[in-house]
Amino acid sequence: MKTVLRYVLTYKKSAIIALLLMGVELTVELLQPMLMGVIIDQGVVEQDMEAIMIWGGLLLFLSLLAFASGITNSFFAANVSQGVGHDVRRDLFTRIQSFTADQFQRFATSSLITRMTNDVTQVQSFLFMAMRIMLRAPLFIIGGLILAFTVHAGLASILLLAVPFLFLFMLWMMGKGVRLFREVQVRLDAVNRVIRENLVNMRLIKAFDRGDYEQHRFDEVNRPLMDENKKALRLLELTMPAVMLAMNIVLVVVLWYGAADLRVGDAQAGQVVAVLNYGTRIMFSFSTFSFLLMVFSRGRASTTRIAEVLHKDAGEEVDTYDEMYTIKGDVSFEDVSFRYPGMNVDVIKHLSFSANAGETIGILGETGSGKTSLLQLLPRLYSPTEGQIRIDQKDIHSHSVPSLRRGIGFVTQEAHLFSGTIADNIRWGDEQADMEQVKQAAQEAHIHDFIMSLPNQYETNLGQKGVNLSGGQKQRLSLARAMIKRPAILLLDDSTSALDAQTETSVLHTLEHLSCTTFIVAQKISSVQAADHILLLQDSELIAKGTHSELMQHSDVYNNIFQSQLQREEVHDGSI
Ligand SMILES: Nc1ncnc2c1ncn2[C@@H]1O[C@H](COP(=O)(O)OP(=O)(O)OP(=O)(O)O)[C@@H](O)[C@H]1O
Repeated sequence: MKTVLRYVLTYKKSAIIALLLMGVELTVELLQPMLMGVIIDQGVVEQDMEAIMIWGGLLLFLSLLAFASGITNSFFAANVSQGVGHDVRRDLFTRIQSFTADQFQRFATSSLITRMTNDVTQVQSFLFMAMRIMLRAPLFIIGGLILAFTVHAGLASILLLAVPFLFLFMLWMMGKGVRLFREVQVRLDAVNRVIRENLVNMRLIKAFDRGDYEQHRFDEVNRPLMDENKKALRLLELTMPAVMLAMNIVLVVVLWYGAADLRVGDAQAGQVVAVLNYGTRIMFSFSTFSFLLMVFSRGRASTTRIAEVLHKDAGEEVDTYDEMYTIKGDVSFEDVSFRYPGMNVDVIKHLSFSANAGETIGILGETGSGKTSLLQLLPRLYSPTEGQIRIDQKDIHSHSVPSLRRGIGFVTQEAHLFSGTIADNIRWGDEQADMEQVKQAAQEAHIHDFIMSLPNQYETNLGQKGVNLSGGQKQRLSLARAMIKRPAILLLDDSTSALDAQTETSVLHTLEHLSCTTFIVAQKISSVQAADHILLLQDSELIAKGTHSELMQHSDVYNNIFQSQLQREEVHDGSI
């Protein structure tokens, strides 16, 4: 809860006004039974019309005041809860942007989405209720008891006997509620995960005709959500009748003793009515409490989940370098080993090589040999477990992450595009770029002609309600996005795999003329044949390095790969 309260401080003015207005409503509520008692005793019993008019007028005025306060309170409470919701969502988003790869692995994407949406909504409802009625219920119980005592101590002490039991019962329910609602949110994560996977992979599911299987998988997460929700609600449904029963018994006892006191003259009718009125309202406050309990339990569970994301790890790497350095592109790996956090095997073992700025490095190797992992070390998505990576002769950790990443262009294995126009997607690499630069990057990635063939050309919308691109078109658009950055180091992770041979040759030819240090991860030797250095990986180790002709002379493995790929191409071309 501390996390949320910190956010409320930003809106403390609105929060204080809301609480003060709630105080006005509470005061009126507390005075009403007393005034009614006075009207009965001084007006009705004494048949004094003037007293009825005066006290009745005051009661009406106070009721109107409470009504106006209630409306204004809602306005300020909404201001605080919506403001806090906005700020929490903003900070969660910012925090997630700065997540390390390790932290991403710790939280499932679906869980992060639930935390940013549903959990924030729960906190908003809780805050709104807190400022609207939450404090009113317990304060009314306390204030109501005190005033009932001033009216008639004997009858009020009957009320007092029941209240501590009900309070303890409520506290116990609250503890149980928080646990149950936390479980509900976890189940909601699972439902969101399956929905997300289904929406993303809809075509695959249809192609494999796995609709029934996925339906079954969805039912398997949807049912536990319902069950868990029912369990939590059942607990809360039990609260209201339990409270009602307890308080009704108390009211009967008050009536019993009240009637006896009336008979012997120890109490006036107005006093009995006032204490009964306080008793009824205290009971109502307890039942309101049971509803608030649900909101509080959910809010509390959600706050914990939000705090987990916002919380900064003690051992987290904090960048202390503020200066922006423009990277030139010299790269060297010195005996670098790397394993993923929490794993016990190295996926890169004692790797050493160096390349000068502007050179091209081809990386070949069987699947799972560590090619992608190697590329990810350069923008510091991960850090080496052993050894040292140097950029421009300086340890990679002595460059600030922003200056490092500003100087690196990355085309990932899977081409990801964003909703928006084609121009937006290319400009995503450099938001300052003008239309000429966008077009130039598209030309370098050999996608310009295709874009010009579309009816809306660069303003064509992608994704939902827009066009869908082929795998090769997506790859080239991702390439243009990386190129527009004019990076000093360009990382291409199997980024030409979906291109036809002719287009790939044209793209590779363009890359040769770029002045950046280019890392090309590829499956085919032909994609890296012209590289200044070729690294051949096997089982996480560098087994050979050199130019194409050097490797042809010295590496049997390279030779074998070359021969087998050559044969495959010949069969493909129909030459044998
Ligand atoms: N996030 C991760 N956490 C743990 N292990 C991982 C992670 N990503 C990859 N690995 C493991 O690291 C090893 C190297 O993976 P990597 O993706 O670098 O291989 P690759 O050579 O790029 O393969 P491919 O050619 O199939 O893309 C694999 O055994 C893989 O299972």
